[in-house]
Amino acid sequence: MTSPNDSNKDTNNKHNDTDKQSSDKQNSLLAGIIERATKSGLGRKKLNPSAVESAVAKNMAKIHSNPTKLRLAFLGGGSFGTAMANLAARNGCDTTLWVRNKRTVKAMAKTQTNKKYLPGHKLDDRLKYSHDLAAAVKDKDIIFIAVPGLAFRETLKNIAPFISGQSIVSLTKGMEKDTFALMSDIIKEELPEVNFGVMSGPNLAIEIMKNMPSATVIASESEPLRHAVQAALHSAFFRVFASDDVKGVELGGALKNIYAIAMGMAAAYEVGENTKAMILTRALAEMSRFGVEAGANPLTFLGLSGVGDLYATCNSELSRNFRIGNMLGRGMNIDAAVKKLGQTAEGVNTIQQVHEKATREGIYMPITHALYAVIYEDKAALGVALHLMEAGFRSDVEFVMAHDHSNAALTAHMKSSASKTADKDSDKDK
Ligand SMILES: NC(=O)C1=CN([C@@H]2O[C@H](COP(=O)(O)OP(=O)(O)OC[C@H]3O[C@@H](n4cnc5c(N)ncnc54)[C@H](O)[C@@H]3O)[C@@H](O)[C@H]2O)C=CC1
Ligand SMILES: O=C(CO)COP(=O)(O)O
Repeated sequence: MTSPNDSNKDTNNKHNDTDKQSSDKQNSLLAGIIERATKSGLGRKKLNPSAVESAVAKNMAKIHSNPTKLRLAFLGGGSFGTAMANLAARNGCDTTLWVRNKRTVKAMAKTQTNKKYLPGHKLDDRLKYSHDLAAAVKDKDIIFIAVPGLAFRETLKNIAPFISGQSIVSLTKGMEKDTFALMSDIIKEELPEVNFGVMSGPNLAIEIMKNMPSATVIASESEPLRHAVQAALHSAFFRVFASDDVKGVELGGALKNIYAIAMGMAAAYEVGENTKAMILTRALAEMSRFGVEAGANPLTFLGLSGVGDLYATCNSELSRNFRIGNMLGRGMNIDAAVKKLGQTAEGVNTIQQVHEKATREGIYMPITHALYAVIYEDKAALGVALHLMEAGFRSDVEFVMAHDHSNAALTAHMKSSASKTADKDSDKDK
């Protein structure tokens, strides 16, 4: 017979085993980062691996002992939904990843990997997988949605019957086809009562899986939701900043995909660093101009979801949008490039949406229009690029000095110098 004390001992032993497993997991999380730092020479003098390991493990343990165990669903079994669900499960949240393909769910549960999108990366063994949408979203605190923008409304319609107080967070960085709706607009239309937020930042999924330190932004008007998302996802490798500018954060994530395509194309033409810097900075000007027209705060574009994500995707072949641009620059047409990629590249649709909206509303977006002309009107890239360079006199940061004023003043100055020169010349002729 076992005494109550024996059963306590058993429970304690189980706890100790779980604690040990959990601490082994934390230590192995650090292996990659320490190995990289040591290899690169960073660790040779300054890095004391065991001190770093124990400091980070302490930080992780703090989160693991969080008494409020959030119940979370992540919808979308692509690279980003999987990477984020994995972070939450690792933080000790009760986490279910919903994937629409039944066979994929079975394979993921068996192998604890996402073989198609994140091959070779073992997922946390506490992560649960489901093909049953109702079961995945019922009784959850937060539902994170990471399906492509084109499938976002359909996904909301499908979960609508099971919503009873859950909050929704969009991880999607796209726009709806033909409506120009952002994901937050679609949430407001389909589920007007729901508490919602959007998360966006420089978050290449594969780097997150490798525990490379990263940061993101949760934007919501709801402070409790911002805090809950921070608690759910924050870790020693992933920092979650907050914002209440939902439009600005969301537009940063959607618009930067356009410029990642432009930079991928520029890389194929082997442009110089000055050119890359010019494209990146003028892209930021376009993004914030468009954002202001949509009601966003231009300063948001200086944060992680603006310049941060622009930098990450415009400089890396890990970005699918960058890769699309690169293939276009090497002569492939858009359909062939999308087919070859075989993954989501939101920028392909976003270029069309933003081109149309900016044309309709008279918003000055020269890089977007130029890309549209190359991709969809079959214009020669070199001619379009040269035309861009002739686009007249503009101010650098229009929120510091407005374009109209500088244009008008410069044009008047140029005209008056030209006419003075012409007058002098004609005097000489007399
Ligand atoms: N991969 C990344 O590094 C990041 C991606 N994102 C954003 O996350 C969103 C999702 O992208 P990824 O996960 O990268 O895409 P992905 O191309 O890796 O996978 C897309 C997933 O969505 C699923 N899907 C497609 N249509 C669906 C539908 N109608 N219903 C349910 N599931 C459907 C596919 O089966 C697939 O599992 C995009 O908006 C992307 O911009 C955001 C940050 C980083
Ligand atoms: O948004 C991303 C990283 O922040 C991912 O970019 P891609 O969709 O271009 O791969």
